Amino acid sequence: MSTLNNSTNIFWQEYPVGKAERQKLLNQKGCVVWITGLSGSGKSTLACSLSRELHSRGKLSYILDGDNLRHGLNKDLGFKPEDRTENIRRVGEVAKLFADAGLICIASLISPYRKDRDACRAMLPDANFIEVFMNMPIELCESRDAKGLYKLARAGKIKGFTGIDDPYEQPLNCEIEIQQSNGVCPKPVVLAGQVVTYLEEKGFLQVK
Ligand SMILES: Nc1ncnc2c1ncn2[C@@H]1O[C@H](COP(=O)(O)OS(=O)(=O)O)[C@@H](OP(=O)(O)O)[C@H]1O
Ligand SMILES: Nc1ncnc2c1ncn2[C@@H]1O[C@H](COP(=O)(O)OP(=O)(O)O)[C@@H](O)[C@H]1O
Repeated sequence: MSTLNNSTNIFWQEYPVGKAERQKLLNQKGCVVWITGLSGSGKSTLACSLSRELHSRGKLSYILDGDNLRHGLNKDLGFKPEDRTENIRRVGEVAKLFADAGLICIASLISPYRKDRDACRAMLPDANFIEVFMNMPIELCESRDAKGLYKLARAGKIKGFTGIDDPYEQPLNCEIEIQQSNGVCPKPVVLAGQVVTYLEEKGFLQVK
């Protein structure tokens, strides 16, 4: 068997400027806000609102959105379980780089399998991985059906659709859980505020 593709005889190159110095420059701490949930649960909307809110406070963030990355970095991947696992692994690695750069990296992917999310968490110091669970009922997501995908999945025209005929494994120990309140989903700006408050309280938005 060929070993041409194996990474052997490789070494770690140290860089002259480190994470601590970059964080000081930016006056913020690099971390990953990982938003997980069903299609239509509001992941991208929260990611955008959070990014806007952080920007208005002078904080540098960057969104990694599943749909968008599948146009480039992950264009070779589909939705089979092993493809989703590789999708999440790659985005976890990229998110780790952004966090190392000192940014608040907002990853917004269905990321349906617990082991894949936990593997991303394990790539970072635990406190720097903030898992946000969009815990919206599938009935709400399906009623939104912004892209018409639930309709196609129900008609059997998309196979392996998350929540229909592919599983979504809820987080067991997420840092933030977003839910409806009295049957109503809070406005995106309110949800973004909830995450910003968490980041503030945990000291990510300044370097002392
Ligand atoms: N089979 C199937 N299951 C789920 N989603 C599907 C599927 N096929 C296409 N789509 C569209 O792909 C978007 C999800 O991509 P992700 O990279 O976030 O998925 S995953 O984390 O690898 O499961 C998802 O985007 P969101 O609606 O923003 O979640 C859909 O638009
Ligand atoms: N907090 C919210 N309140 C009301 N509607 C929302 C909220 N968040 C998202 N939506 C709507 O739900 C639909 C799906 O949101 P989206 O962010 O694309 O979900 P996802 O990225 O999880 O697929 C969109 O039409 C969006 O406008």
